[in-house]
Amino acid sequence: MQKKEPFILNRIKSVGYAFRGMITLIKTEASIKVQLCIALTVTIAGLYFNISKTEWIAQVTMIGLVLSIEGLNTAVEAIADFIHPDYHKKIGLIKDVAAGAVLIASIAAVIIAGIIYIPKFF
Ligand SMILES: Nc1ncnc2c1ncn2[C@@H]1O[C@H](COP(=O)(O)OP(=O)(O)OP(=O)(O)O)[C@@H](O)[C@H]1O
Repeated sequence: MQKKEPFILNRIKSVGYAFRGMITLIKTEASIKVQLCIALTVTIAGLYFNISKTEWIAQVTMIGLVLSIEGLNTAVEAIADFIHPDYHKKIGLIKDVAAGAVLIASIAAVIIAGIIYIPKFF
C-alpha cells in the first residue's frame, strides 16, 4: 500500500503544481499576456487616480475573474486538442463556448472600468 503523505505536505505540493500551471499559462498564452498588460495598466491608473477602496475591490475582482476564466479557457482548449486534434463541429462549439465565457467576463470588466474611470475624465 502506498504511504499517505502528511496533509500539510500534500497541500503545499498542490499549491506548487498550481504555481507551475500559472507560470506555464503566462509563458505560453498570448491572450493572458495581453490581459496582464491591461491589468498592469489599470493598476497604474488606479494608483494615479487614487481610486477608492470600493473601486479597488471591483477592479481587482474583475482582473482576477478575467485572468482565471482565461486560464480555464486555455485548459478547455488543451483538453479539446488532446482528445480530438482533428476538426470536429463539437470541438468548435466547445471552444467557442469557453471563449464566450472569457468574453462575458471581459465585457463586465470593461463596463466596470468605464464606471470607475469615465467620471475621472468628465
Ligand atoms: N478542432 C477543431 N474543430 C472545429 N473547430 C475548431 C477546432 N479548433 C479550433 N476551432 C475553431 O477555431 C476557434 C479558435 O480555436 P483556437 O484553438 O485556435 O483558439 P484561440 O482562441 O485562437 O486560441 P488562443 O486562446 O490560444 O489564442 C475555435 O473557437 C473554434 O471555433
